[in-house]
Amino acid sequence: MKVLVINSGSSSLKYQLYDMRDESVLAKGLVERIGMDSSILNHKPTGGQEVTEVKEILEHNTAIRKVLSMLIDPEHGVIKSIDEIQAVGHRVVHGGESFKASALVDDPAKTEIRRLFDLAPLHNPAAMMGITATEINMPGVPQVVAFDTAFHQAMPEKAYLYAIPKVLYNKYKVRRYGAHGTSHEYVSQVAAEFLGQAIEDLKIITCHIGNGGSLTAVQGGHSIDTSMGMTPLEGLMMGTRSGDLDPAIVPFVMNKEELTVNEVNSMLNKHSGLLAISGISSDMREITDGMANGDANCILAFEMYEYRLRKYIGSYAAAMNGVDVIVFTAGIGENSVVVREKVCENLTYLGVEIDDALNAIRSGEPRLISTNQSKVKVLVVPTNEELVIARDTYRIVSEMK
Ligand SMILES: Nc1ncnc2c1ncn2[C@@H]1O[C@H](COP(=O)(O)OP(=O)(O)O)[C@@H](O)[C@H]1O
Ligand SMILES: CC(=O)OP(=O)(O)O
Ligand SMILES: [Mg+2]
Repeated sequence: MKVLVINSGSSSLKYQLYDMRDESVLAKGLVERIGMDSSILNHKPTGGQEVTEVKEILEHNTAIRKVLSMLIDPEHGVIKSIDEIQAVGHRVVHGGESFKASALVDDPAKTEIRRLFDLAPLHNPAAMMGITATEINMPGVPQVVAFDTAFHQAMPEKAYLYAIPKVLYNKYKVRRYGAHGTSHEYVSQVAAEFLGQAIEDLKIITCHIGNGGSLTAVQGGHSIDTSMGMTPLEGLMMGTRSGDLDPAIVPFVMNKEELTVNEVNSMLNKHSGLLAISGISSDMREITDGMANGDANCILAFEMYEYRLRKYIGSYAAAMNGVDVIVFTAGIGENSVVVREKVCENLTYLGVEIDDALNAIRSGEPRLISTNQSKVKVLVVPTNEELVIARDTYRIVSEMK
């Protein structure tokens, strides 16, 4: 079975086409700047020539159409006909309390994803656009949705409730949901397998740090706490998101600066984090380059980022009364030698000891970066959210038949 996996953002669409016989990736790509003046389609057929096209792509429907025509293109394509794609899997960030696992897309599922727009205004509408665009362009092909929140549905009440009037939970389901669950679950399982230990016996802290970032305390294979909240704004300092802050700052700033709800949301989600403190970039590569050149704002942005990340690791060690394994993953976790080094340098009280030579190795494979003496095993595990979505899609669609 060939499965197309789609990760729709508000102005982007990432895709990967899998052949599930051997889980190989036939092609992958990205459409960026959807709805803007010049959209970019970048397509990589496995073993073939990468292509980039700049064209006007005003909405997700057009983006999917372009992706499908690229997949069957005589020169750059990897399949002969769209009919070869037997299922489509979508990443959906918010599944609320309704979705504890991946699900087939049907009318009730779509209604529920729409109902959750309120809780994830930046994420769920984009996913819905991807689902609708797929329906239009590939009528009759079964679709599956995989939720970032599903893995975290196991959290106990004490971890997911906020200390605010209970009526807000009862009426609006205001609570912690977390995100990146597909990644936290995957890397914790790979870590246990890599170490040859049963996940049931392990206390693992997974650090998914990319442009967005979150930490999860995984105990016995279950998420018992995670740093993102009702929305993906809470927790760590991120590329453009503030992460934790005193909630009283929000009304204070709204009042002083006469900001609307949309404006303050945009400030905290798009104009904060590394970008706000460095003044130059949301990208960790540029922050560390700036730091190497002595840029004081980049140095501060890095220090704040690392300090806050380290405090979360400490708090999850406290939540689990210990930690056996720390896993780094996603864009920063997989690639930034210096972030891993600086975070671990100040975790010696937990028994963490990094091997500098192992930490410096670059590889796309799961790997150990701690010393033999280290009480806590520290691993880098490349995440693969798309593969998990492809596997769930394949399983759910196969069970239909
Ligand atoms: N070589 C690198 N060194 C340091 N940071 C990197 C490197 N490559 C990527 N990154 C960081 O990873 C981020 C992207 O991570 P990713 O997990 O792909 O994010 P997302 O899924 O949110 O798009 C970039 O914004 C950048 O900060
Ligand atoms: C939920 C979220 O923050 O996703 P991403 O890291 O892909 O932006
Ligand atoms: Mg991501």
